[in-house]
Amino acid sequence: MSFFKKIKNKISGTNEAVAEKFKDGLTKTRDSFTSKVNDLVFRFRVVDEEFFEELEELLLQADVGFETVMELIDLLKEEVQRKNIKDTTGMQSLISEKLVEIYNSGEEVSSELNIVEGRLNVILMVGVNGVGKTTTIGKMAARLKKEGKTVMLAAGDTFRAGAIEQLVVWGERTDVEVVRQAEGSDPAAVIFDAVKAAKKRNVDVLICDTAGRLQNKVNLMNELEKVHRVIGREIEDAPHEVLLALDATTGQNALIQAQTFNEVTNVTGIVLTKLDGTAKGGIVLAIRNKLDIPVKFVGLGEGIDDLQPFDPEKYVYGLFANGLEMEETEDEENETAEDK
Ligand SMILES: Nc1nc2c(ncn2[C@@H]2O[C@H](COP(=O)(O)OP(=O)(O)OP(=O)(O)O)[C@@H](O)[C@H]2O)c(=O)[nH]1
Repeated sequence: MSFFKKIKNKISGTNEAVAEKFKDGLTKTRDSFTSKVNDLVFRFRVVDEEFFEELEELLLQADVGFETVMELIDLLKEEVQRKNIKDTTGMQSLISEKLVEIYNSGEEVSSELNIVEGRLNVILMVGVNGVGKTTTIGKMAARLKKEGKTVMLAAGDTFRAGAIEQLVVWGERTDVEVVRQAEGSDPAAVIFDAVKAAKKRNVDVLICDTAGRLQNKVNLMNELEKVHRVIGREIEDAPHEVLLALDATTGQNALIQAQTFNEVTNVTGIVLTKLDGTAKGGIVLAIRNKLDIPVKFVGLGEGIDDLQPFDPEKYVYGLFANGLEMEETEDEENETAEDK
């Protein structure tokens, strides 16, 4: 059974709706990258060096990242040699298989949030302005509430005009309390208040917004250190998650931001927003490879349900879904031909 078929079987039933979200969210990438891969497979028919060269080029254009591309091409070549594969049919399935393999290699990855029942779980959300941090916090609050958890938000981005109001609007939308102070006040003070309030009300998860001023690394470091200190003093081992929001449409720039944030704080997971807004959806793989930080969530649209835990299998399903359908049609045709 091909890798595609295995994924499809796994997805069918309970996971179907989420897999369709990945498919919808990756439309731009599919229209650009995947359709070119499909053309390539169709045009070449025979696997040769030139085929791999062109595939390499397409992967690089999709922002998959140099190291991952090289690793993938090597794995594909090995497999082609080992299995004595001559023609390009089924290559999309093989690419998917190897991409998932690469994603899952190295340090263990899990998109699960470090949330433990019976304690106050604190999530710190960091990232530069405009990446969709506030929206992500709102969507995450909605998700957690749906799972039956009680949630509170801390409006720790006291720097950007409007950030507090925006979070309050999300609070109303999701029926979640937002702890706030006036614009310009000390973020650590807001977060301190929020931790106290969350403890008092036995809240399960407190999500803290922060201002992401990258222009001044020392300030950013100081601010985050202070916030860490305040939280850690109140709750041992907290914050339990430091999630970095990155905008997928900024491509390689997102990688640079990630490196900088990771230098000033211990980022435990990445939320890659606006994956639906880019044709270069390969950036997920580059981030994983370059930073060894799991991509915990991806933003696949503006809707409240469009924040989804990242899953490499659903991702490759979304990337190559059309190829899968093509393959299935071919299989069915073959089966019908055999029946005759
Ligand atoms: N298409 C799409 N739009 C998104 C996604 N996430 C956020 N956005 C949009 O991006 C825009 C900016 O998001 P905000 O949360 O407002 O970000 P911001 O307030 O500018 O800045 P920060 O909160 O500081 O990051 C909004 O219009 C969001 O709806 C996503 O996954 N897909």
